[in-house]
This record gives sequence, C-alpha cells and structure tokens, in this order.
Amino acid sequence: MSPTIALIAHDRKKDDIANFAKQYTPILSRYRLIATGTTGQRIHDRSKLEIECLLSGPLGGDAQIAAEVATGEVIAVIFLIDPLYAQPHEPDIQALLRICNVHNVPLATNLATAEAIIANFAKNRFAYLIFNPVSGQGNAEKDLTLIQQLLKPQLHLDIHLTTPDRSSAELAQEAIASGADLIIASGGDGTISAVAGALIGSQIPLGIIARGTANAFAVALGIPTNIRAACELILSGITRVVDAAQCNQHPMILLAGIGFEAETVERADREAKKRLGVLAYILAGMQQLNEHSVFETELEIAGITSQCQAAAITIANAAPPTSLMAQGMGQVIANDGLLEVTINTQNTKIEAMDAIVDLLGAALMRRAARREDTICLRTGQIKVNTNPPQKVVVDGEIIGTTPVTIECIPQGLTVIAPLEASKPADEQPPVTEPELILGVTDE
Ligand SMILES: O=C(CO)COP(=O)(O)O
Repeated sequence: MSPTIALIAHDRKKDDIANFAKQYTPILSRYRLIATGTTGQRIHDRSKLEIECLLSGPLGGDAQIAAEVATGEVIAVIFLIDPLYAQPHEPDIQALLRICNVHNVPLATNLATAEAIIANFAKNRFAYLIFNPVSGQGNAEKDLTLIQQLLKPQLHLDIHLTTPDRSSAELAQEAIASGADLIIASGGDGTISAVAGALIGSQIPLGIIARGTANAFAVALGIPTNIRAACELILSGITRVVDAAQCNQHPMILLAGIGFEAETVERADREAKKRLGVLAYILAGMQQLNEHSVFETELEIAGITSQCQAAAITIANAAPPTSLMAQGMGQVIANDGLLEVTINTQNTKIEAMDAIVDLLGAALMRRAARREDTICLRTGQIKVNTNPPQKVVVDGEIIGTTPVTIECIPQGLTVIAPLEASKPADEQPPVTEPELILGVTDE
C-alpha cells in the first residue's frame, strides 16, 4: 500500500534517468520504486536507490507496470521515451501510456516533465499511517477507507496495519527511518501511546485518529475523536509541543496507575471493552472498590523520602478530566514540564467512594481536591516503592510491579492538536512543595 513511482527509460535515455534518480535521490527514496529490468539496474548502480526491478521492457516490463498502475498505488510514471527510434514492443508502450491516462496518473515522457512532477512531490508532505485494525468498537475497514478518502488528496499516505507480528512501536521505528514528515497513529490509547513513545524527542509531528474505547490522549489535548474532524485537523498541520514521560524504561504520555487503577485496567478486558465501551472501565472500577485495600508506600521526590499508606497512586503527564484518579490537582497540564501526582490514602470503601466524588468535583472546578486523605502535588520526577509490591499500569498496559521511577520529559512530543487557549506561565499553578502537602517526616 506504499505510494509507488515507476521509472522506465529507453536505451538512449538510460543515462538521463540514472542521473535524474541520482539528483533526486532524497525525494525518490521516500517512495516505493519500481522499474523495468535494465532501467532499474542502471538506476540502482548510479544512485544506490532501492528499486524493484520487473521484467525488461521488450519482455513484458511495460505491461507489468501498466498492471500496477491499474490496480496498485502508482502515483507517477516517469517514462523517458526515445522519440527517434521505433521499439519492437510498441503495443506494450502504448498500452502503458493509455492506462496512465485511463487512471489519471501523472505521466512524464521527457526530462522536463519528470522534473516538474518531482518538484511538485517535493512540496507534498509524506505521512506514514500506523493503523490498528482491532481497536475500539467501530468497523476498521470502513474507518480506513474514510481516512484514505480524506487524507490521500493532500498527503502522500503510506499505510501500515499493525499485526500480532508487527507492533505499533516497531512500525513507528520504521516510520522514523522512512523520513516521514508526519506520522499518524490510528487506534486506541495503546496504539497512540506506543507510536508517541517512539517519537519522543524526534520532533516529527504525531497525527492522531483516535478509534479506541477511552481515547484519553486525544480528549486530553482537544483532538476530535470523530474521524472526519481528526483528519481535517491533520491536514491543517497545526502542531503543539507537549510533555512526555518515562516510567522505568517505558515511554508514557498519559499516566501511570499504581494499585486501584492497575487492578481496574486488568479487569476491563478487550472483550468487555468491545461490548460495553467506557462502561467496561466504570464497572471494573466499581468491582475493584469491593476489594479495597491499602499498601505501605514510600515516595522519593526531589531527594526527600516520605512514607504513607495508599490505596491508589496516579501519576499523570496528560489526562482528560474523565481520568478521575488523576485529578487531585484539579487538572492535568500537558505542557508544564511536570507530572501531577494524586495519592488516595482512604482506608475503607466508603471513604474511597467519597474521595472519588471529590475528585470529580476537583475536575469540574479545575481546583485541587482539598481533603486531608488525598495527597496531591506536581513534580518533575518521582520514585514510588510499595509494600507489598503493586501492579503498575502505564497508558493502559500493565508494565510490571513497583518500584517505579517516573520522570517528565518536558516538551518531548510534537502533536498535531488544536492550539490551546493557554494560560500565561505566571497563571499556571505553582509547583507545590512535596513535603508541605505530604505532611510526613523526612528520612
Ligand atoms: O523497453 C523499455 C520500455 O519500453 C525499457 O526496458 P528496460 O528498462 O528493460 O530496458
């Protein structure tokens, strides 16, 4: 499904096409290249470009390319014709030219036109789409068709589907290596997070077409969760730079949950999410409350160690207001260079439910939850150890158990997202002194 350019030249034009390929190697290398046999070999020898060599022209190479134009992803044919000599396979040549016209594929039969086509391609952004066909509740095939209809007229779109053997993270590495101008992730938060994780520090913009159950990252950044609107945003090219984070060795863009949240995510399996959508998480959370328990916790922030009992610890880089357990500070700011930490210390199920209602209030009012048994603060780095060890979920995936070290990577990710109605820096909530809020003794 990669956008393909076909290159062909008659014998007395072979030097021209080899030099052309050498000159435009940086642009041509972004595409899948096919060629008739001898032309392909000459191009490879001169430019070292990767090129699929089909049969030689007189043996059917032109006909093979015509078939690709008719059925494949050929976006241009560059066919340097010798106008002064007749060819034995003239009917094949005419068939190829005709098929290009039938399918309205750009066709250059001399160098000047070839250069015009390439100059035009150089202006197009090259987008690598990583599409997870098993995300969410929708119809993946229809979704992909719609995405193609919306994006292809304006982007060169290289589409790659995730499979059990090709993870989103692997595809993201391939996307970076391909030199794409833009990498688009389409799937649930797991897919978006894996692709984003690979892009941290790369400055390559990440486009998001959310098709998952919660779509927390898209919602947190105001990215539409409707496919059409998400594609329009991608075409607008408006970017925002936000923070990323790292939890032990794992990239993190949303949040890490220790205790309650991790157990809840584990309960809400894919089958339940497919059937019930977001309700699956709510039901799992309610069931989890019945098994409410606390664990001994040791936190290290800015070199200060503190102990407390906790039932749930949430450390967020970005989160929508609906991620209630992350709302201790009233909002999670995605570009403040800090992580929002919310620790619920309630001993009983009733107290825990009461605290969750307060977190809802905090999210609605965008103000820190003011209760003694909910600890909240902002920090750039935190270490958490627990007794007994607790499961840790990062961006929806269980990554192991405590201890964990989580660190914010300020301005680590460039995302195609609506510009936020941002507050000036001096209006942002101040960094809270951890020891004041925790109210516990230093080591
Ligand atoms: O004959 C050709 C096109 O019609 C070119 O074929 P070769 O690239 O194999 O020489």
